[in-house]
Amino acid sequence: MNTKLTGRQHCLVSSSPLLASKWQRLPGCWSGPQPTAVYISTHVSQFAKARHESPARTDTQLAATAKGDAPTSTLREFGFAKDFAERYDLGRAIGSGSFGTVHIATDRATGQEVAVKVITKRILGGYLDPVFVRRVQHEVDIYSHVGHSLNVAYLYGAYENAVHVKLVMELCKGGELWTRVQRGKYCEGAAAALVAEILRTLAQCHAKGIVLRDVKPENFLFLTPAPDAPLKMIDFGLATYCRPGQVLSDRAGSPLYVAPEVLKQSYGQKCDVWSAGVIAYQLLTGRFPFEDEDQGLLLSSLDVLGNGNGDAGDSGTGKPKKKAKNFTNKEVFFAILYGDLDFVRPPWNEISSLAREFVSTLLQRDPNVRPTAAEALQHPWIRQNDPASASSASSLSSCTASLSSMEDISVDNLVSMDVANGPTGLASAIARDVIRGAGSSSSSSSSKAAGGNGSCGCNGRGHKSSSGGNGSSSGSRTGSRSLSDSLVQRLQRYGTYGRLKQLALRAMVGLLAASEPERLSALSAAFRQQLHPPESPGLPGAEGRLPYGAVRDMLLREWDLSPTEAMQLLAAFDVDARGCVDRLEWLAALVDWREVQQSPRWPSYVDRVFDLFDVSHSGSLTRNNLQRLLCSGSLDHNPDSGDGADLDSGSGSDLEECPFDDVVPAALREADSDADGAISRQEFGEFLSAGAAGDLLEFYESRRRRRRSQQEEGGQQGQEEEGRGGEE
Ligand SMILES: Nc1ncnc2c1ncn2[C@@H]1O[C@H](COP(=O)(O)OP(=O)(O)OP(=O)(O)O)[C@@H](O)[C@H]1O
Repeated sequence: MNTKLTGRQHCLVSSSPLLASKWQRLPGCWSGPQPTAVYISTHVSQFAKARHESPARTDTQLAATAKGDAPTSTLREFGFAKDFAERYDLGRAIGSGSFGTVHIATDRATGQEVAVKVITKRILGGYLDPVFVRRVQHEVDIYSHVGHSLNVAYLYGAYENAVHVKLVMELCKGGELWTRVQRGKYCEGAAAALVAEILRTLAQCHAKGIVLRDVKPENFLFLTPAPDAPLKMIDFGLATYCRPGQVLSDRAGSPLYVAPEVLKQSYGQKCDVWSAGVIAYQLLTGRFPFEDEDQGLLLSSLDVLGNGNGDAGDSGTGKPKKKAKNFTNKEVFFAILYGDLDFVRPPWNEISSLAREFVSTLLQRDPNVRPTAAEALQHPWIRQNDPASASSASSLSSCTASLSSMEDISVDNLVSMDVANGPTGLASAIARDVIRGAGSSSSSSSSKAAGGNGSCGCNGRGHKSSSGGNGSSSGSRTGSRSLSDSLVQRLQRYGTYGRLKQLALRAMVGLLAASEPERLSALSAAFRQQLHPPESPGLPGAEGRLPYGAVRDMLLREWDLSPTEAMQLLAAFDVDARGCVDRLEWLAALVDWREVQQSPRWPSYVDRVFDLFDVSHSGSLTRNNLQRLLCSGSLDHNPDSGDGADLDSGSGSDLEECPFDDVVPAALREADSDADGAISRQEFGEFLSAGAAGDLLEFYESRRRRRRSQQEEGGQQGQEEEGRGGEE
C-alpha cells in the first residue's frame, strides 16, 4: 500500500511478520478524530513479557497470548474514576489525533484550565478490545511514571464512563514544536537548546526502561506562547518498557521519524535518539534529511507538507514555491534505510561543523555506534549551547563520583546557614546558593556555537534556560551542584520513581534517621525550622509536615515554575491530601540515594524495609500485601525510626478508600521481574537499586531562577555581589 505522506505524521504500528515488507496503514491512524486501536501486537513470545505489558489480563489469557493465540479480554472497564462530569466542564476541541480528540476543560472547583484527551472505548463482543486496553494502560502508566518531570505534560487523572476514557492533562498553550518547525529553521543556539530538552526527556525515560517510539515534533508542545517557553512531551501511546540491551521487534512509530532498525524489526532505546536526530536536522534546515534515490529529491518540508500547506515550503530559504511532491511510505522507508543523508546543500554551508557532526552522529544507521541520549547530551554542540548543560558542567561522567561529596557539603552548609540565619528555615536555606564552589570546576564555556547563532534568521526562540535564564546562563558560572540548584531536579526525579519505590525510600529515611542520623540531620533541622512559620503557627496536624502552601510559595518564588508545575512537583508529597507536605517523603526526595547505596549498610536497609512491607511474613510482597501496605498507613509506625514523633499515621486504614488502588498493579509490574505475581526479596533489592546509577539529576531541568535577573528586577545589586561571591 502506498500511502501518501501529505501532512503531519501519525503513528503506525505493526508487529505482524506478514507485514514485514511494508507497513500497514491502520484505519483511522492517519487522520480524523475517530479513535481507533493502532497498536497491533502479536509479538508476545514469553509469558513474562505478556504479564509485564498486560497486567490486567489473567494468567490464562497471558499464557494464550504467549502461545500466539488471539488475545481476549474480560474487561468491561479500566477502573478509572467516574466523576469527570462532576469535576470538569468540557469545552471546545483543540486538537485531534488517531487515538482521540483533545479538548479544553475547566476544573469546576478551582477554575483551572486543563487539556482532556477524549478516547472512545473500543468494544469487541461486549468487552474492551484487549489491544485498546493495552494502549490506554500503557499511556496512563507511563504518563504517571514520567509525568512528574517538567519535560512532560502532567497527567492529573484518568476517568471513564460507558463510552469514553478521558485523560486530564496539563494544558499546553504554546502550540506544537511542529508548528514552529514549519515556520523555518532555527538558529543554532535555539535549536541546540530545544534538542537538549528533547534529549533530556529521552534520557529520563530510558533510565527508567521506557522507550518512546514516537519522538516527533508533533508530540512536543510549548507550555506557553513565549519564545522560551518550556517544552513538554505529550502522547505516550506507543511508549513501552524496554531496558538497555533488550530487543524489540514491533514496528511502531511515525514514518518520517522512524529509525532504520525499527524498520528492520530489531531495536532498542536508541531508536528514539535517531528520531531526535531527525528533529535536530529539521530545526537547523527546515527539511528532512533523506534523499529519495529514485527521484534524486530531498524530502523537504515542502515535499511532505506541500498539500494545503503552502506556507511551509519556503521556510527560511526565500526560494519560490515548488510544486509539492508527495512521497509514499515505501519511498520514505527506502530513503531511511539506504538513502544518502544530505549535509551539503544550503543551509549546511552556514551551519557550524560541530552542529553537522552532532546531527550526523545521531543519524548513524547502526544503533551500536549511535550515542545514547545521555551521551548525546554530552556532545560539545549541546554543551556549548544549552544553558542547563553549561550549568552542570561538572560533566555527567564525573558526576557520579563527585555528587556525594558535594552533597555532604550541601548538607553541612544548610545547617550552618540555618543556625546563622535563625528561623528562616528550609526555604531560605535552599534558596541561597549555600555551596561555595564545592567540587566546582567552574565552567565558562561559551554560550555560542561555532557558526554563530546571530545571523541565521532565528525562529524567535532564544536560549530557553532551564535554569531560568534567558540568555547567557548563571549556570555557566556555576560549576557546583548545590542542593539549591538541584532541588527541583531532585523533586522531579523522586516524583518519577513510582509509588512503591517512593514509599520504600520514605521508610528507609526512618532507618537512616535511627542508624546514621548525620546523613539527615541538616535536612531535618532545616525542615523543623520551616515547620512553624509565623503565618500558620497552629496548623492542624502540622507536626512533621510542611504546610503545602508555604512550600509551593517557596518554589514559585525561587524557581522558574508555573503554579501548575509547582503543584505537579508537590503532588507526591501530600500523601494524605491534608494540605501538608510529608516530611519523611520530602527528605527521601532530597537524600542522595546513590551515596547510601554505596554504603555497606545498604543491603541491610533493603532487608529491613522488605520486612517492614512484608507484614504477613510470607517472604514476598503480593498484590494484597501491597494493597494493604499502601492503604493502611502501616508505614507510619516504623518502630526503627528515630523520628517517631514525625511518623504520625495520618492516612486512614479503610482499604475501600485506598487512594493507591491503581498503583498496586503498576508497582507489581515494575518490580516483579519474573512475573509470578509477587515481589521476592531479591526482586525488591534489584528494584530499589535499579536505575539509580543511570537516572542522573542532569536529565531534569533545574529551573533555578537566575539570580542576576531577579536582583536586577529588585534592584538589589549589593546582594548579588554577596551571593555570587562564592560561586566564582
Ligand atoms: N496537553 C495538551 N495541551 C494542549 N494541546 C494538546 C495536549 N495534548 C494534546 N494536545 C493537542 O491534541 C493533539 C492530539 O493529541 P495526541 O497526539 O495526544 O493524540 P493522539 O490521538 O494520541 O495522536 P497520535 O495520532 O499521534 O497517536 C495534539 O497534536 C495537540 O495539538
